[in-house]
Amino acid sequence: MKVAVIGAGLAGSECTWVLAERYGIQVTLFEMKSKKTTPAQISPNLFAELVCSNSLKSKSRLNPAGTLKCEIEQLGSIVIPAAKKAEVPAGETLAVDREFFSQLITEKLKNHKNITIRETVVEKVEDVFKINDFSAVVIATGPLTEDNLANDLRKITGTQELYFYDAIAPILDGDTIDNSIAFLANRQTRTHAFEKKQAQEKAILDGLPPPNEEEEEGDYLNIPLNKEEYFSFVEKVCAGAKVPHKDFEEPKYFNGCQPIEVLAERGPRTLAFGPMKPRGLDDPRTGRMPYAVVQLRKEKMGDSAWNMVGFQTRLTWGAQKEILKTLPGLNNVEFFRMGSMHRNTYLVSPNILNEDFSLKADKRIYLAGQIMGVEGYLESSAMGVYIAHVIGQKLKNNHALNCPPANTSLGSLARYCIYGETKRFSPMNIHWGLFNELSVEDIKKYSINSDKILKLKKLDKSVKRELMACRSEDLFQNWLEETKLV
Ligand SMILES: Cc1cc2nc3c(=O)[nH]c(=O)nc-3n(C[C@H](O)[C@H](O)[C@H](O)COP(=O)(O)OP(=O)(O)OC[C@H]3O[C@@H](n4cnc5c(N)ncnc54)[C@H](O)[C@@H]3O)c2cc1C
Repeated sequence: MKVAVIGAGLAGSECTWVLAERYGIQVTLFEMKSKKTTPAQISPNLFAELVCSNSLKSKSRLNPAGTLKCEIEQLGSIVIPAAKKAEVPAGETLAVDREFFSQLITEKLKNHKNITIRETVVEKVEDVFKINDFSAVVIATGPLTEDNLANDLRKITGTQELYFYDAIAPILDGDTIDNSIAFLANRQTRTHAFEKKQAQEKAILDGLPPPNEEEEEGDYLNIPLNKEEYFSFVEKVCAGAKVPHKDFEEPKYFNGCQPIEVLAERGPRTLAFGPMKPRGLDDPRTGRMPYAVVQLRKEKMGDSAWNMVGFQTRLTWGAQKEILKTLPGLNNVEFFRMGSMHRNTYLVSPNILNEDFSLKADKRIYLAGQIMGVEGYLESSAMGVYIAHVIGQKLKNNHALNCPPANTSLGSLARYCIYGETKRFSPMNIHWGLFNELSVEDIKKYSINSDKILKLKKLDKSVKRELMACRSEDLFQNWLEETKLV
């Protein structure tokens, strides 16, 4: 029984290690770096190279990145123990000496008796199957997948949805938005307003109660700006620090996907006619249309996370935090994800994966890491570990692994790749917004003060996080016991 893994990045290293070490499966790991490097991965002899920052995010159990680390460490990760060994001081963050970190992983993989390394550029998946009769092939070639293989993947999956450039808007923590300023409303087009009036008149004529206003309240949270606030915002966006383009990144933007600073630089009123247009969004508190509006859309899998519509940006994270916090109602806002735009190859996994994570087009092929729709070193590593268990259980025990529960870190990420909304699918990092809100049952189960808590109008954020972390840990331990993975 043999498995091939293409790409010795974070996901590929994890997947190879878990399959070889935990399941005793013979793994051939294909890596191209000694023949051809990606534009960002430049060390020809190191696996699991960190291309930019040296941080693997928070260590705190009250942060889902912290719980994700615990979860994958229990599942046999090679990355987390290496990161702990190579750790450099960075407060609550797990930061590493990047070279030492990659060396530790490379040595372990190269010296494992069940692992064979093949230094080659894989241009077609079929070429791998020709080398050996592999039971499974895992593609873990990351955001900078070599072009020929990327084209082959497009053919295999029969999809045009293989993205090369990714525009990401910030996601905000709903608990930190000032709802005395932001208002819920859907944009009323003239037709909407007319239809609404007609429906009201018809109801009156039929002697029925008017249509339920609550249902009409709206799915969008809107941040109103007056003229002065708008122009001051535009000025700050133009002046804010931007992330420079890497040499390999051509600044080509699709229409409808322009960064806010590019629009702002075109003219001071461009944003007010674009993503910040106020038309059809009368502020219910004043009854008037604001000068401009920032619209926030609910993230599909959690009511407390809000995506800033059309706010993709190359402003640096520091500049984003500073500038966006000056918007009315966002002075104390916290961010689940910052905006970014960079070269990124990924597939719309919910369209092309079976529920067992194999490709619909070919059940022998799996994806792991960023190419399957997660974002970040840690998240890519996590999906490498998870896919190894999916394949290991299937091949060794002839058993389909149940996905971890939705309210665990690993479960929320894995489920995003299978069930995420396909229309606006883009690689996702781990954050609390992917988890469900606490139910009354959760509060009763995980709090010793549930009676008091249930009487509160709004739950304190730190209490909420603590309870969500307890729920996540509890659910993950139950899942481990049920699946007998450890
Ligand atoms: C420029 C850039 C900066 C980033 N900065 C950060 C950051 O600071 N923090 C963060 O958390 N995330 C960052 N990311 C996001 C991303 O999650 C990481 O890139 C992460 O490394 C992805 O892990 P992976 O295992 O999916 O792919 P990778 O780690 O990229 O590994 C893929 C491997 O596959 C190999 N490969 C590619 N094609 C082939 C082929 N055809 N044949 C054989 N081998 C092949 C590559 O050489 C590489 O070794 C960044 C991404 C980019 C593009």
